[in-house]
Amino acid sequence: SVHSYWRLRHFKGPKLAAWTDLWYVKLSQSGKAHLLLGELVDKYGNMCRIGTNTLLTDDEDFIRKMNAVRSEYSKSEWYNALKMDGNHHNILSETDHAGHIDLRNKLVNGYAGTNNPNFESDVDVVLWDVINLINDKYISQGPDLKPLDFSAVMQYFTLDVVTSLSLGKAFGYVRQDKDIYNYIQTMWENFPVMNFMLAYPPVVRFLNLPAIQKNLVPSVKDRTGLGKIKGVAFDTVKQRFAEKQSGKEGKIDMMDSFIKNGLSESQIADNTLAQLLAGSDTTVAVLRATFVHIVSNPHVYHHLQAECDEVARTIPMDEIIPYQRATSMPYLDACVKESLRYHPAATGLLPRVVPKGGDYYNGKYLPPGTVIGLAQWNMTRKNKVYGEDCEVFRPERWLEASPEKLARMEKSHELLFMTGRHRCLGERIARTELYKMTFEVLRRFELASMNPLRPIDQSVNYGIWMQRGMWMRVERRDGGGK
Ligand code: HEM
Repeated sequence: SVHSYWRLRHFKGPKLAAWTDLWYVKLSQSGKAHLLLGELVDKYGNMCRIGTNTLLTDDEDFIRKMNAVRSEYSKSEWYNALKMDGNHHNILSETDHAGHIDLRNKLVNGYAGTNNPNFESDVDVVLWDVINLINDKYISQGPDLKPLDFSAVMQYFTLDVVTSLSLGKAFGYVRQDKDIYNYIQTMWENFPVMNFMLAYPPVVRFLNLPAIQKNLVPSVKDRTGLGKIKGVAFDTVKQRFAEKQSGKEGKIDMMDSFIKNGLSESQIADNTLAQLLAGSDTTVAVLRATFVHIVSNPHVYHHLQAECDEVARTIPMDEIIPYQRATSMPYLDACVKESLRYHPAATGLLPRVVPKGGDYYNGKYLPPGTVIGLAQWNMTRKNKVYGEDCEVFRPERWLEASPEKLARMEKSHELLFMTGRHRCLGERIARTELYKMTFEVLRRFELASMNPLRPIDQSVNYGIWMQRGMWMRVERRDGGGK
């Protein structure tokens, strides 16, 4: 309407965006919204208009301000599309300020080391499953080719880590070497739909009507997909509650902490589902990016492998590198940081709402209720922060930078996991997976892309990456690390 056009007329953007949200819906369905949004910021400035009531920014200070602990900005109704239960919100979908704080307070201890002492060894168990799987099924020798879909194995790994940590037992994706309960397939089918709902909140408003939502959210009665996973999660949680009630002291882990902090059975099961989305689909995209860029950059490969071999002299082949040791390896550290930067995992809008009373951006008025989204892709590609060559994958930038420049890069990098009261709860888990997996694979195996012209068959972006078909030829490095 003229009214909505007028409210934000002082922010530049594509003309149509001021009058209709449908053009943004189209953009969001393109599978490359991360790039297209970036182009808009380049063209119209770092607070530009992308919808009748929506702005887009890559301004780091402003993003920090919106997410600060005492900020009055809230999450927009965009997040409602991430609701997975008709009765209550999970940590991702909760938009109510007080509700979010309450839920976060109940969850946060479960992610902290003190409440979850076995966390690193639980990750190691799944990492051993990956090493054993590759050794048993996917070692090529001469003409005897055993193609490995690295993208699938990495996804099995991140799914097993999340289920192992949150439910006390991995679902067994790696061991079975298959898409149990069709989670991955379901995500391929559902993500475009979820992405449409994210882009067009009126649909979610309609779908949130109780009678409709009841039939749409994943049901524990489903035989496959998210509903089935929710059902399994529900049964596991139920069993743990029963054990607790009968006085049996179980494992001290994430679920134990969630129970102690007052989460109900269905809240735990529901948040496990949210964690799969927040924790496995994100981390796997960075793992894939790490290996694609190592394999296609010989100097990176040689340098990193040499560093891994040097460190591996002190870590027997029947052990997994401790996390602290892995983070002290300078080149490995640089490679992980560069992958996180070069291929950001969470590129959705993650929009916030301007609070009552409005706000100002560089002297321009932001009316209350205005929605402001993030252009994450651009935030990781700023010449002024990362250098003129920020469009290439070059871990050395993290080692060469002056202390001032490095501090600036680190500050920007922090935003990949968000800051303040929305800071990622699983960052330590993700980092543990990234450092350990990279070290252990490189010291044990030699990797070559089977299709260097197209290292990943399909890679589309819906805020989360959907990728499949990363075919590798793998050889065992018998001398490696000994
Ligand atoms: C490379 C991997 C990861 C990246 C880049 C990442 C990034 C992010 C970002 C940007 C947010 C803020 C979302 C928002 O503003 O609404 C977030 C939130 C969150 N992440 Fe992660 N994440 C990663 C891995 C994980 C893992 C492994 C877990 C758990 C197993 C996890 C659990 C969460 C949770 C529960 C939240 C919600 C926090 C809240 O709203 O209070 N993440 N993550």
